[in-house]
Amino acid sequence: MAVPQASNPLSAPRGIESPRGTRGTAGHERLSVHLYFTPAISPLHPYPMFGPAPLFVLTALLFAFYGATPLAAVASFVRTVSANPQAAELFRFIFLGTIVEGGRQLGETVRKFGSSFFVVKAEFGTRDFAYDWVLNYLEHHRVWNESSSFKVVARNAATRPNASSALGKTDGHPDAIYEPAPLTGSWFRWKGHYISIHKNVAGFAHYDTGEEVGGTLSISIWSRNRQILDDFVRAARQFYIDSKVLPRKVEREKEPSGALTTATFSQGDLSHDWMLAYLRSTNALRDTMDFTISTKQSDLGWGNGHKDTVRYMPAHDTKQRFLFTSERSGRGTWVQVVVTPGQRNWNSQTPTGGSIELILHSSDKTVLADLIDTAHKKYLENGVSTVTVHLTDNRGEWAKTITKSRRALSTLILPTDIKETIVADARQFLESEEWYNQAGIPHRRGYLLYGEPGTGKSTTIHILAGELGLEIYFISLASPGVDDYSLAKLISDTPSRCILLIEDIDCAFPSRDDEDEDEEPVLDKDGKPIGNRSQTPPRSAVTLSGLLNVLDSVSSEEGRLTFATTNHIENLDSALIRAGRMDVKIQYKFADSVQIEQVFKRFYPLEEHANTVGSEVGDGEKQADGLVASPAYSIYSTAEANTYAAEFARAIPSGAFSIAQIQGYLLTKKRDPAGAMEGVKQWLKSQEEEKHAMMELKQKRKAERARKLKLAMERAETPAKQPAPNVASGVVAVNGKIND
Ligand SMILES: Nc1ncnc2c1ncn2[C@@H]1O[C@H](COP(=O)(O)OP(=O)(O)OP(=O)(O)O)[C@@H](O)[C@H]1O
Repeated sequence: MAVPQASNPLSAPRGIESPRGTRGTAGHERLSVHLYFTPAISPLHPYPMFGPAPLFVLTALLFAFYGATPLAAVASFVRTVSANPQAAELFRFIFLGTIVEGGRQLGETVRKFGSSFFVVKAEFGTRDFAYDWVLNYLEHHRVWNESSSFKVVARNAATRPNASSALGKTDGHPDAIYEPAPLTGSWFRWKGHYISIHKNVAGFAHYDTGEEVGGTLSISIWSRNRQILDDFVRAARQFYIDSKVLPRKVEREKEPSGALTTATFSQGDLSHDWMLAYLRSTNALRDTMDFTISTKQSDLGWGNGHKDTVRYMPAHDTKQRFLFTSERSGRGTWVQVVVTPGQRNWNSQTPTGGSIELILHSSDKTVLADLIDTAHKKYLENGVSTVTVHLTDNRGEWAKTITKSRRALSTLILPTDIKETIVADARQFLESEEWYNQAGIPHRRGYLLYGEPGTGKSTTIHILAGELGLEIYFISLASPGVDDYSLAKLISDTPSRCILLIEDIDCAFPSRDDEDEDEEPVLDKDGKPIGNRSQTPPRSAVTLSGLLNVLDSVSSEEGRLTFATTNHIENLDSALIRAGRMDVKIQYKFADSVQIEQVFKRFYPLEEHANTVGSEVGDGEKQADGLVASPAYSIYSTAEANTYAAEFARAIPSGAFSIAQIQGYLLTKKRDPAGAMEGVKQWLKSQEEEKHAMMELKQKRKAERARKLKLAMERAETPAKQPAPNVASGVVAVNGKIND
């Protein structure tokens, strides 16, 4: 197994190099911690030069035995001792012992005196940045070379400098890391000075992380010059910054050093989406070792391609760290990220309450601003090939974002010049904010797209959003939870410069959805129609005044394009569609022969045409609705293609079918233009039959409704004679109004 060079002193060259950490580092502020040198508490032990106890004992014995003057006592003692060989031996032993011990203590005192006089000491505690700088610096310079006692660990190899690349080279097993065993003293020379290191035993491995906590590392520089310590710590700090060492995991509440900047992005806010896009695009979370697996494409995570079904996401609280390099300053800053996925709301099935928490290893706030800026740009860049649509939940809040592939303008089939006119109009509006301000006109523009279903109203808005690089904020007035209040709130929560799409705008008005246009109204005895649309309750909780307020509100004046779509313009109140609220009105009709021809050509493109279309907006657009999904057809020439298309257009009556219907038919004949031609008669016949069946159904419903209304009317006229209204049938007459 390969042992990483940086961490294995056994394979390292001997000798200490001078630090290399000072190259090109000007302007680095990543860890803007100021260095404070506090005097270490080192109690001075007042050792005497000689051990006094033995001498006192000896003198006391002399007096006790001989009781004379000291000199006489000594002489008499010497006499006694020399007369007795055993006593002489004992005396020599005590005397020599006293001299040896005295010498040892003298040496120790001199050493301590020297070391306090000639040595500068410093202590570094674990979980402090200064400790990280120095440890990393010493590890890099392999100062434990001379050591003979190691602690070998593999456990947190992955969190060590260059760990991911080192691990990548191996067979998946961790590498061994050599650390000096506690209390081992190592020496090295740094810039001509001797430095000794001691790693103290006081630390313990953290229960969860295995990280060492509470330990200390002390260095002694053999010099009286404090400046050397200062230089050493600065060099270690600069080296740490330059070598971009993966920093240890930090906890925001336990890091009061002021060296970190923290930021939280909450789900539901746009900035959360930007940050998500950034994290996704930069693979910032790839080094995670703790996964949650998801099959939801919308989830943060990665697979092996954008169509992957299995996605790998970092599990909650894995504290991933990535290096962010600011484009503006070129500086690299480590960022720790914790992604908390939101809980899925059981009702709306949209995730809420999630967040992204960032801890930047910098006290410089501009780094955070740069990161947000970069994330925003990334988000917009992603939008070049996609269109982002924001949706509401059933509590009337922006809750979900989906991205759709962008579609090329050429795939929108409308009568001559209409689409170009819409795009040009919208573009000009966005560019003329100043003009609007000067003219004192609110900078907003409303478009009403109305007409038959399936004729391209929604498609137009989708394509326009892609052309203009705007996001769509989609509100359906028929959605539960959307009322006057939530509508106002939803709109005030949208950014300026976006497309606000209000679908089914007619829902706010009494509907005649289930009536035929040519249906004869049922009349009462005075000849007035009963149960007409003015008496049918609207399908939305939004009122006309609520809608008008929202359209006129100040928050709609910020370069917003409001699009409203309806199949029933006749149901709309004229106040709503007057100029100033709906400035441009575009009618969508069933396809004419020119459009039918174009649909056919788009469905079965010739080779050269297919290539042009494909290159317009990239791969994403090829998937759009099958319109350009078919491969190129070299089986027919341009002339043949035109003939086929024209024949197809002749076969289908103009103004009778929507493009959605024609497209639906052609989808059954994918890659088979000849089959599409052959089958068209049969398809028309089936459409006719379907229409017929629908008509019959409507007739039946109409007759049933007429019968009920008449019955209700008769009961209302002669209440006493008639039985009570049939509640079960759902028909109730209240104040002359009929609620069905
Ligand atoms: N004019 C068109 N050009 C290109 N594609 C069209 C056009 N009209 C309809 N389609 C196709 O038909 C499908 C439905 O179109 P779309 O949703 O835009 O219709 P709509 O008018 O908004 O319908 P509705 O009123 O029911 O919401 C889309 O998949 C689209 O590709």
